[in-house]
Amino acid sequence: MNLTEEQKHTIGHIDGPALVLAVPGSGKTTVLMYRTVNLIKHGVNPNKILTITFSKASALDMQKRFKTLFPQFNMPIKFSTIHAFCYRIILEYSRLRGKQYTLIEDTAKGKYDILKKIYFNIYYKNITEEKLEMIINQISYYKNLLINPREVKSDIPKFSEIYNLYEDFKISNGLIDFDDMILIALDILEKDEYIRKKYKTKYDYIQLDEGQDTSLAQFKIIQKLSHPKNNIFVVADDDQSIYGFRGSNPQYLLNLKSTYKNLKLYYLQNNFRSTKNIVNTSNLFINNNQFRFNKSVTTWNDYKEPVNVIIVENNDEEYKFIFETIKKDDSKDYAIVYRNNLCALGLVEYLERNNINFNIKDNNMKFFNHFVLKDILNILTFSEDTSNMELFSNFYYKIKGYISKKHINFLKTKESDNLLKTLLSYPGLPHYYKENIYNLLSLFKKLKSKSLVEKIDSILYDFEYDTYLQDSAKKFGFNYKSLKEYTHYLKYIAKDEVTLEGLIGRLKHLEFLMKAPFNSNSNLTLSTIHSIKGLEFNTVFVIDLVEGILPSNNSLEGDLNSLEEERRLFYVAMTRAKENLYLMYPKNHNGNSAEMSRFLIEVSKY
Ligand SMILES: Nc1ncnc2c1ncn2[C@@H]1O[C@H](COP(=O)(O)OP(=O)(O)OP(=O)(O)O)[C@@H](O)[C@H]1O
Repeated sequence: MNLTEEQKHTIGHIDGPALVLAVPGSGKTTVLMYRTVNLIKHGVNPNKILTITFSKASALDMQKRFKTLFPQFNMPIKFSTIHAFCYRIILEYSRLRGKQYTLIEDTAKGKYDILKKIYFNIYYKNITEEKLEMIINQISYYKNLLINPREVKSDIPKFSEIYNLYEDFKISNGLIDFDDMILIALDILEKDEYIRKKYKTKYDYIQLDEGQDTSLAQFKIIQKLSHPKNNIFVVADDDQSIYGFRGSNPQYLLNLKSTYKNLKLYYLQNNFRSTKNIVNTSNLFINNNQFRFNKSVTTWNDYKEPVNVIIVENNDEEYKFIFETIKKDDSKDYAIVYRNNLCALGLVEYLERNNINFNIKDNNMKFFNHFVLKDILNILTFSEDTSNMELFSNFYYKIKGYISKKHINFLKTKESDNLLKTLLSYPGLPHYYKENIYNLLSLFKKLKSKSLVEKIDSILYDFEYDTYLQDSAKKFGFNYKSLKEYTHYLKYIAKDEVTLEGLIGRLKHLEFLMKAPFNSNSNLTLSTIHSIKGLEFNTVFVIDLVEGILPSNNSLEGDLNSLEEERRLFYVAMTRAKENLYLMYPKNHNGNSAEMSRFLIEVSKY
């Protein structure tokens, strides 16, 4: 490969700290590999070079690319994630000092199960998936900022109690989680002189990829290891910093200037990836962020197709547009990217019904185990077997009818093939109460003649399950609009099914598809924006560009920082495309009219 002058200048950096500020597609990975070779050519022992990558996948990818680019360098080059690296320090420490640490994820009960149990012991009820995620993210966030979560005032009720119990549980069982890896390694490096010396001399040169997504705790490890030579080489694009919720912040890059007075700054400003249209538009767009390094972007690539802003009536039209575009030319590689995992659901349903193969990155889909889905399926199943006490106990208080625990206790003492009818014999039941029960009986009866979608609507509005959703959104701090998305997708999947068994089978099939192994025959990738980072595709469709999705509802309630991070997400999505970029806005999103994303409005002006 012929390196550009700016690339050559950058890889020529040998000693001392350096920050390489790069634009998308400018060859950051390429530069890291060429610099490694350049260090070796300058007499550096390859074993003394450590390159830290953002994820396990990028470590493997770099290893592979290195072998392809430099087959003559038949020597082990170390590419590792910071977590894998810290874990090695911890294992060595345990071996030497006789301490036992077990990774919580390697135990039968993982982090999620333990936190669920803790929550249950405090509240005597199950935690929702969203709340669990919020707690886990918050613990991770503070730990990565080197703030003791015990000392924060969280907006999550009883956060410190939950946190303390979680920490105590881990400590008394010799367990650690992912965030602990960094903190424990840091502690070991601070306190254990032998290990500190060993690791400080183990590597003479440390390179860090994706520096913009490195947390304070992670930076501290790297700084400690490289001191006093400070041979650190950080490659970063502050405009692609998208992991603020895990404690990363582009500000740390700015701080490097004050930490290292001799910091050398390099710029990679030529985008090899995208057409001039995509480069110019995305660059104008990201300029709207206030907190950023100023960089100019150029490309030698030609102008081709302009960035496409596609406005369609609804999600179905969106999927259809993508389907037809892909069908026209299946020689290209395509990516469909979205802000939330949930956005993939309708898409997967559509693509599967149209026999399109795809690979999906990120299979962290909470939909199939979400309480909204379970509740509705429970009610539907119960409507076909009104004697099922176990099902009824799960939802009786979530629908209208004022049925209470004492009624359930009464029903448990009775043999019944219709629980609601049996409830009418509850001693001393007032007249108005009987009316409620008759009303429910009639609603269940009417369900029988309805289609699946009508049944779900009836559960939501006639049985007033939707009121329960609104109440629990207020009570437990959920976003009601997000809960409604679950009901929307369930109806979307149900619309082509006739029976309840069919719907349950369809859901199982979709869940299976989302977890299916990589299919190398497919030229279509589905991914969240977070997981598409670092990759490139000929054609990229960014879907569901509506207010509340991108930017997300949470960021709209937050400060300027969170809105800027959403803009960076939009930018990461745009800059994955080599030739064709489709930015898509469905006027009606998930059954409701939706406002066009403010970011798309910005882009439309260029
Ligand atoms: N000097 C060069 N000549 C031609 N192509 C190059 C050169 N340097 C890099 N490239 C190509 O540019 C593309 C982008 O490179 P790379 O993936 O390393 O970019 P990146 O900076 O890591 O991008 P991003 O941050 O957007 O993920 C790759 O296809 C790479 O092979």
